Amino acid sequence: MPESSGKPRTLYQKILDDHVVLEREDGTLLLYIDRHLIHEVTSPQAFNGLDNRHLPVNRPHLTLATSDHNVPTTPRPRHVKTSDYLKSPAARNQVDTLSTNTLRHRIPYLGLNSKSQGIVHVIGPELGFTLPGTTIVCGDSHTSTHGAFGALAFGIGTSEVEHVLATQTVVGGRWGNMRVEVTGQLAPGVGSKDLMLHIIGTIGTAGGTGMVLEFTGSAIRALSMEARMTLCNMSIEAGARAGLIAPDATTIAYLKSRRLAPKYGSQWNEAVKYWNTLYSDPDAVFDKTVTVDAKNVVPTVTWGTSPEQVVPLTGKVPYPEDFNDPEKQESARQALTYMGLNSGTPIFSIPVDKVFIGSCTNARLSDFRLAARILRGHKISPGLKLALAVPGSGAIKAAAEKEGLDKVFKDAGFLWREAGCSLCVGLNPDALEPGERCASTSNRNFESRQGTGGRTHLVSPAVAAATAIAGTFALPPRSILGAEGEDRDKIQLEYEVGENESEESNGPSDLSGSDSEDDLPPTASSDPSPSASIPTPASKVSPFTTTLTGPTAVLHRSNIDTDAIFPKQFITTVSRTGLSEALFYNLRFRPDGTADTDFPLNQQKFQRSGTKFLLTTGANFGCGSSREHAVWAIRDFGFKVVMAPSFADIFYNNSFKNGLLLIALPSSVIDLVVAETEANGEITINLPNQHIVNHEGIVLAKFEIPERRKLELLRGGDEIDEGLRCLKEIESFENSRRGNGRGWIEESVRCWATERAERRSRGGKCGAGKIIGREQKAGGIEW
Ligand SMILES: CC(C)[C@H](C(=O)O)[C@@H](O)C(=O)O
Ligand code: SF4
Repeated sequence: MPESSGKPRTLYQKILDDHVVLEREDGTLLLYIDRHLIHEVTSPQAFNGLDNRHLPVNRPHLTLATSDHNVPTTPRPRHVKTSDYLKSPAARNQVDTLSTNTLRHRIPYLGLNSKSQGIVHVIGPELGFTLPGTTIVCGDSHTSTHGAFGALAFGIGTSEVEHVLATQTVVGGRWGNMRVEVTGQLAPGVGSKDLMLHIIGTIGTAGGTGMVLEFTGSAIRALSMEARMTLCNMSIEAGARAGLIAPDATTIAYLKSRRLAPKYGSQWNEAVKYWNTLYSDPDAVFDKTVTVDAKNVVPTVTWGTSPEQVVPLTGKVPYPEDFNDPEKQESARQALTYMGLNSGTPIFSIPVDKVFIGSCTNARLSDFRLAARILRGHKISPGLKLALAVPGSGAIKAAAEKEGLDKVFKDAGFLWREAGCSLCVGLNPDALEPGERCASTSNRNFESRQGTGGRTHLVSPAVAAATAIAGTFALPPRSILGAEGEDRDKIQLEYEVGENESEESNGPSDLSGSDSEDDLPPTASSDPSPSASIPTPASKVSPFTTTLTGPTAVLHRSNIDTDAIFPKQFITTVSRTGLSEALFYNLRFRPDGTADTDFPLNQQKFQRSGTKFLLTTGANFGCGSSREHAVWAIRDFGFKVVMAPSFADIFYNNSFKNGLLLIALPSSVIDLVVAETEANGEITINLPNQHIVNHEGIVLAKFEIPERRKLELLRGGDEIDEGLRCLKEIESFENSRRGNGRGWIEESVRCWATERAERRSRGGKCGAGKIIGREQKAGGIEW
């Protein structure tokens, strides 16, 4: 573990330094992971990879699983069977596969029958699984949420999920440091969602690329933990690898009574001592600083199909000419067409069809309290087709019901649902119909995100509630709202489990697990057999062919997100091959299933097998979701290289892990390649020389690529094998940490996880695990 050299460090650098197991000369790091969250969508292929190698999960108690993305949110009877509840066979297979995999590998699983099931980024903090100073990963881009606690938390692809399961580490490099300082205080009625939309509107969806954002300043300090989570959650929408807020008294108060936070013996004190060191040193150097004056932030809404396309609620739909950059003008034109909006239209006059209050951004208790204050005594507009309130977790749902919030929502005309991702992603039965317009508290307004052809406007819970009443976008009455920070601080402690509450507690945050069927092996009828039918995964990568020649498909778009590359309707697969049909499906095919002959990939030359390249003239290719499926589909379609002005970070990483070469090119070179393609059909890519060559063998341009990535591709290989060769070093890292007063990081979850695994493998009955729990409570056992 490298010691601090005494040089001032940012918070990110401190946490990173504390987790480096090994560092290669080229700067590649083997980074220890303290907490791993998994869900049904991005884990099946990773477990399959382990099975193919006959590997166990290295540290099962450090992983926590839940099903959230494709579960329905309609009333869920107690002891529900997935076969009765999940009508889609593919979704059912994913949920059952997760249940089986977690059972086999003794990983704690909060399944559909657990009171604590919920969205993965909601339950982690709620349980105290998320702790300051830890590293947290999940095969999900909104892992950035957990940074609100001062944890280094980031989304990873499925290949990395496999790596974490096998070794409890990831391979990576160092990222840049960007400070977002928010001075002053937010005005009453302006929340952290408005603030984050404002920040993304300012720095853009690629503004944080390659960076960890640290939010600082008086307005941030005043925010509650729930508001901070909303902010960090959407760091990924600003393109950042992670978001961070230094822990303080608010953080510590939130954690004090959480079930999985350290509490035995001196653990809590040791932990707090460490957490108090977690801040950026006064002289630490940031690569970039952006300052936002909180008083300039107003209730904000997105008008387009990218989270950076924002406008004040009191504003109007912009004209493409309002933007200076031609690329942004073109994006605006495309977005206006998709959204069915005319420039100059006042936002307040736009009618909506549906309102959604939910998602890992805004489905916490304080969000529902805020919305309920606006809805109380009102009815939703008769013009609305649907208003949906979906709590982020079972615990939040129970707490809200305990204080009668569900009644307020139902009386107003909302549907009050079970926990899950719901309409955020349209991966489950909650979806928009083509053309429907939705005011949504979620985080992504990409084309077809909430349902094919659906139109999403991102808003805060307060605006969503006011809009539901008005039927058009509306501002909540200021008289009802307080400043978000103060308000939420009071709120959040009320539904926590008391510090001394027993494992058997039945409170809303009772996380002791249930005797539920879902925590048991799936029934024979659902036959999840995780590995049997899945083709061998490609976690071993063949060396890249040094020189490749082929045609290039050109797309004139920017901010192409992974939802567009690999649409949601295909993501219920448990395979990593055979995905070429899904590639750009909503752009390649019309609603009736016929091919759109204008879309470049539908040209004959791209239908043939053989080498081909993909190029986009717009920047930030691959932004959004961490789904590695996007890369698998590009590869399956036959593309060997993707060229663009820039790429989003998770996509970049996922691509190289699968042997797909990404080349970032300046616009002038992009233009040369497009011209060559149009004139002569083909280009040649020479990786060792880093050359793009025309049909006569003349070098058109030299491209840049990080040396480490180039070598990785040319060598091919097997990162997991390499990780496994470091198991000794990983173990000695763990031992040294136990010895230096950080044993609580592991111990605080070990007992609970072991007990659950024990109980589950015994078919729901409590056994030795209970004893382990008691002994540790008495401080009598050394782990
Ligand atoms: C399915 C998952 C990979 C995805 C993500 O990475 O974000 C999802 O949660 C989303 O919001 O699109
Ligand atoms: S962004 Fe939406 S789909 Fe993704 S984890 Fe959050 S709630 Fe689920």
